[in-house]
Amino acid sequence: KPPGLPPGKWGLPLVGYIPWTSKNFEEQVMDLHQQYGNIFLWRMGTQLMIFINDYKLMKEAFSRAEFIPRPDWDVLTLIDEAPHGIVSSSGILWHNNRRFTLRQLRDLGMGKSSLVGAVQQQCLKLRETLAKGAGTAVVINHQLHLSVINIIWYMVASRQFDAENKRLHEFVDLLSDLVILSNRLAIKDFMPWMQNVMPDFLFKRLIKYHEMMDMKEKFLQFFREEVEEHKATLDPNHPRDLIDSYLLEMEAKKDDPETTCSERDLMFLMFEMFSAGSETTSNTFTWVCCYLAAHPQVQRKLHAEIDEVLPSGALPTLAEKSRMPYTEAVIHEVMRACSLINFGVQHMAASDTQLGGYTIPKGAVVSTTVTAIHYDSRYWDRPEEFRPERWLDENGKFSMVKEGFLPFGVGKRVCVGESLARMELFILTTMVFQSFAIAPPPGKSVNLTPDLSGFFFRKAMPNEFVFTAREQ
Ligand code: HEM
Repeated sequence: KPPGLPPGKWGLPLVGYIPWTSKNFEEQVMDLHQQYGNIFLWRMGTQLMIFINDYKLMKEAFSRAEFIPRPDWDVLTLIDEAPHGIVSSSGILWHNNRRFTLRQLRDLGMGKSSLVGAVQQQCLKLRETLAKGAGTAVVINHQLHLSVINIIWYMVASRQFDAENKRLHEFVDLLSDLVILSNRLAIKDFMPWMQNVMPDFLFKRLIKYHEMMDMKEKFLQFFREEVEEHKATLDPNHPRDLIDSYLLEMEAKKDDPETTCSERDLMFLMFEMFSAGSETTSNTFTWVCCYLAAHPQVQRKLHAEIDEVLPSGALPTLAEKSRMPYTEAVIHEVMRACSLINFGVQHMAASDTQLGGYTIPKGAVVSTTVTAIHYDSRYWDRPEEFRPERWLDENGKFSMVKEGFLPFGVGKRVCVGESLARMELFILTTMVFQSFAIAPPPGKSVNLTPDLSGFFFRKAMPNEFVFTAREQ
């Protein structure tokens, strides 16, 4: 191990450090934090990974230009010839796409817009489904996922599918395949040398190369059809959605030799809106349900606030947010407690640099450990307790504590969809709990232990709930 690097596990050539333990990945990372402190390294295969569990160090790193790039992992690019979109790209392409998408989300008018209307529509559908199952034990995830996907379809392509629509179901299946197939690609990213020692056909079978290419093509086909339809009906004076705006930007820049716009890039950008914006939001709301079902006294206070601000039948908009501090506090406390994306999305050092007194070599991949930060007693009093009140000041006003809180990441790559996600979570929470009370089935309790079987998400266990219709 070269001198000056953070402490940690270097391991053997080619394979790096392989822990021989039955512990899951999160437990292993937490053990290493215990052993080495705020920053440590773990060589995984040939990839040098740096883990940080200190909020200030994390913020410093991700606010610095040399940590903007992403690792050139196939798991991010889906084995395309070059990165596209935002999540996997770096440099000018990333900069342009990020600016475009932020502007697009802002122009869809986060306050009074049709996007708020689309979220309300989807929440009404979710309420209908919940009403049908009221009084019986149900798992909420499926309809919720469909609603969240439909909101993104609306933002991207002004489209909302019926829950029974075959194409919507094909699309949802593709999104689930994506998670499974991406895991296999990690073999290529962490042990690229295996390609050279195995016959090509065997390696491709190992990483499920053909299945991945097939899935990518199916996604692109979905998006290609939408783009073609948009091209045929585009009104330059009235852009309807993300596709229209991108096509107009592409047209405006067609003679600019520096343009980064292309139809393929647009299709990947669309893909990322779904891959980054659907499971994140639906899993967070599933956690809201879990915590409310497990904490009836919190639910009572939430109901009281909803009843006071939103008379029966009134649909919430963002205008009510400032009058609903407890609702905001619940949502934030859930995001802290569940720490959904524990390891964030990885960044890469663009050059040799220093961080926290250590050398971080060019190409090293930097990852957060969000749970360690969200449960750090330097920022959170009695962090193990689920206590929305910690977000309220002495006058009962919601106060956005920023130190030690980073569900959407921090620094230059902070989540592009943060404002959309916050709006969705606010409307989902107010609309669902305006109409229903939630509880575990009789004789059962809510399992709040996260499911740690996936690398990316700390999902809630598949809890059953009983929704009961409320009279306001
Ligand atoms: C509760 C919901 C969400 C959570 C918890 C979440 C969290 C995150 C996190 C942790 C990152 C990584 C930041 C980094 O690289 O340091 C991220 C990036 C990103 N998110 Fe979200 N996100 C959510 C919803 C959304 C939505 C609704 C969209 C869009 C429709 C979205 C689009 C993106 C994109 C495009 C990036 C990449 C930003 C970049 O690389 O510059 N996210 N998000």
